[in-house]
Amino acid sequence: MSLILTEKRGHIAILTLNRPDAMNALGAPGDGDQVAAACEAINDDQDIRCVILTGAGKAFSAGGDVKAMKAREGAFGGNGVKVRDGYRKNIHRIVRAIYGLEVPSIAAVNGAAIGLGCDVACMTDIRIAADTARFGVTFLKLGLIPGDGGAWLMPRTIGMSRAAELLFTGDVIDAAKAAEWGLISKAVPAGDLMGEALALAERIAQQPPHALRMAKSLLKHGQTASYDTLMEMSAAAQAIAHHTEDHMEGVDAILEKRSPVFKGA
Ligand SMILES: C/C=C/C(=O)SCCNC(=O)CCNC(=O)[C@H](O)C(C)(C)COP(=O)(O)OP(=O)(O)OC[C@H]1O[C@@H](n2cnc3c(N)ncnc32)[C@H](O)[C@@H]1OP(=O)(O)O
Repeated sequence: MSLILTEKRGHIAILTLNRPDAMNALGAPGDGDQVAAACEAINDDQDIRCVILTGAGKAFSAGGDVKAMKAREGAFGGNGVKVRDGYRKNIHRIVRAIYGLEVPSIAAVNGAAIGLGCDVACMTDIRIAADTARFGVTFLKLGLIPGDGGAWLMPRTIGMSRAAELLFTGDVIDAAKAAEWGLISKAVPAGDLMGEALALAERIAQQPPHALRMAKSLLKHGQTASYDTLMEMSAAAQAIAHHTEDHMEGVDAILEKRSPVFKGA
């Protein structure tokens, strides 16, 4: 069975982690390839303007597959290099692919998001969650380290003190606390989650597509680039935006006191 389902609704792509019997645990052979292929297809499709990532069943993702961890006990004969390379080629491909989405992404966190599952949610730009969702950075409980990018992204998302508290305690927090801490934008009644995510995605999808992708790129690179580098990148992106038909459509719409209709031109 495919780990990931892709559905296209107008300009919105919905990616669903689809391993509900295992709470959408990740890391089976080929998972990285599947997620990378799905995300690459979205990046290549200029018709897509926003992505929603969610989970099938009651969890968003329970993170790394603990049954597979048990099954491979001793399998590498103490060869840490093989484990490292496998990790890079599979689990890292999952998080890198989601982080590398070129259009705005929304995680609709429908249930537990634990360990790698929490990091996967954090790789999206905006997170909203069902009020029943739970979040945990529980790697240490398994004798593991936060190896999926969360050690980089979590402090940037919720600040160092809270990121450290989540990591060092392994506490699982509820959606209300996640919202209070800024891990998610908001918690909504579980039955409203997809409706809320779609409504948000629809609003984002009305933006001019080229400018939208460039704006996301600047926001992302702004996390690591120097101020001067980002200013140069911004000037170059603005020059491209100025030459789009959508720019003039936006200007005309303001002058004519009407809503713009952007065409991606
Ligand atoms: C490299 C990456 C590392 C990491 O990500 S470290 C973190 C690893 N993940 C975890 O430690 C989470 C473990 N799971 C849980 O804490 C709970 O589950 C949940 C909170 C996600 C959900 O709890 P509930 O609703 O009570 O479901 P349930 O009865 O515990 O689980 C239903 C079935 O799902 C399997 N399952 C749950 N999590 C995983 C997982 N991470 N890997 C593989 N299978 C998992 C269970 O074992 C069980 O299956 P069965 O019916 O056969 O007993």
